Amino acid sequence: MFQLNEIPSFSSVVSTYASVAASALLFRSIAKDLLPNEVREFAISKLRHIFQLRSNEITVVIEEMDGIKWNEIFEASEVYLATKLSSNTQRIKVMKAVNEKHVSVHLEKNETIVDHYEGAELRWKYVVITPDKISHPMGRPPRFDCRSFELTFQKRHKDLVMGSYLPYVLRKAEDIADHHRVLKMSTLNNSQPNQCLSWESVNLEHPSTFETLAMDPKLKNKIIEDLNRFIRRKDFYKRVGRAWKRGYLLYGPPGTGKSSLVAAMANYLKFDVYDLQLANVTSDNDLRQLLLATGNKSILVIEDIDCSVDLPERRYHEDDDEQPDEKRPEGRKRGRAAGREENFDAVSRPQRNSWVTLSGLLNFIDGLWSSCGDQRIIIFTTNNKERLDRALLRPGRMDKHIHMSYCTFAGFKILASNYLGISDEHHLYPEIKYFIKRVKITPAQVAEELMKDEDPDVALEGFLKTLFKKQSKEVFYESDEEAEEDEEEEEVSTSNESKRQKTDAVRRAVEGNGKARTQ
Ligand SMILES: Nc1ncnc2c1ncn2[C@@H]1O[C@H](COP(=O)(O)OP(=O)(O)OP(=O)(O)O)[C@@H](O)[C@H]1O
Ligand SMILES: [Mg+2]
Repeated sequence: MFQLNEIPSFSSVVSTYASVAASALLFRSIAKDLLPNEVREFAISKLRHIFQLRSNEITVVIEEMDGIKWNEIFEASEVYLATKLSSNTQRIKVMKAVNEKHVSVHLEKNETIVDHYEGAELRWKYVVITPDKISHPMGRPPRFDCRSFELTFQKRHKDLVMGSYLPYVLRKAEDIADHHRVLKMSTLNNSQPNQCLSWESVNLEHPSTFETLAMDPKLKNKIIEDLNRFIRRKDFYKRVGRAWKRGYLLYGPPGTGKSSLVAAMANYLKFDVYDLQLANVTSDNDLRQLLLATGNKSILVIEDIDCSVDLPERRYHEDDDEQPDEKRPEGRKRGRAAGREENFDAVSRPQRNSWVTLSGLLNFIDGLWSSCGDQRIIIFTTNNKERLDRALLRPGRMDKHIHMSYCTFAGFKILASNYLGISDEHHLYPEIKYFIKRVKITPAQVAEELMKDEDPDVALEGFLKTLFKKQSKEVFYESDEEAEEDEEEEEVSTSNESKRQKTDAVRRAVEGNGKARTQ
């Protein structure tokens, strides 16, 4: 331990520091032409050492590179120090790459920054040595500047700095980088027939966030809380011997926001998204390669899982498995389209050339893959939860099953705020609330209606009419098909007396209801 009397006064620290720097500079300039580089640098380091014996300060040099390896602490320091600029900083550099959204700030050569951490004062200096001033064993200078940070502090803070401050700088830099990170969305590159399958990425610029998502506020908060818990429980996963991954199954009719929820999760966590179209993967081996090529802090999405893998139950149901599409009865098409066209009731089929098995997929996801990385999320989506293999649904497989359903009044209000800027109430809200509870309308359909006019009054009136029509159909028609047929007729003929009578009856009933509610 250091004694108190070993700590010199501020002026002696300054004078020691100044004298080291001055002597080194003086020596450098005098010896520049007299001594070879190696001898000169050796003498300077000795000189420094002699002075530092008298000083109670220590300087840590953080170089940008060690040989051919990049130094992570240097990069982190650069990011961290950009947030510590003060009015004393005289020169800074700014830059923005073409694909970046943010301007990044860097210190200029020889600028210093003073930081404080748990009572310790930390002085940073950015040092750049240009090639002609660097000694090089081959006598040939490197092409780039040699950049480093010098971090100076009192010797008694050495443990604090090495054990706590530098890890803190690393963590902070990671947070800052996450905040500015441009998310990537990777899809399979299979444009060339004989080309190896690989990921191809573009910037993910999906605007969906938890704020814009129309869904039950309680469910939304539960999902956010679940994600937060997952992120902060690194030690927990390690302690209980589980891979740090989480699985979600999103199910519900088309247009209820499953893909929007995936994007909202990615934007919230700042995770990249890998969209795995299983129909394009021809073997479990390819699948393994692709999964191993995914990064940490990522979301792997497999949309329409019921249409993408060869589910055993499906094979059991279908005896025409080997038949090409042309021989199939109408309506029994393969893949995602099949699921859609048959109103997500039909048995959907995998692509003919897809050999990925559900067990191959699940085994790999549960086993090797998830233990190879950190912070992995896997999301399956489906329109037909009831068609999924039990292996996929059994406890422990998908951690959370999230039902995305038709639009509620709370969801509608979020959409009205997003699309029409209505922040609070509107005089048509009571009627809309009445109808929206009674019809099945997806958030996608609501969004479409609200986009029809910029004037909130006009858009909401139009929306109310749509709800009213839907309600009428649901009262008077047994099936959707019957309703659709009638809707087509309605386009060409408005003289159907009995229909008008029915509609009037509904309207009267509704008006009666509205009056009763407003009384
Ligand atoms: N819950 C929602 N909140 C906000 N917007 C939504 C919501 N659901 C749907 N939308 C709107 O509808 C569009 C389509 O929704 P989305 O693709 O997320 O639905 P989906 O459930 O994934 O449908 P599918 O089953 O067809 O894949 C979105 O781009 C968005 O504009
Ligand atoms: Mg979708």
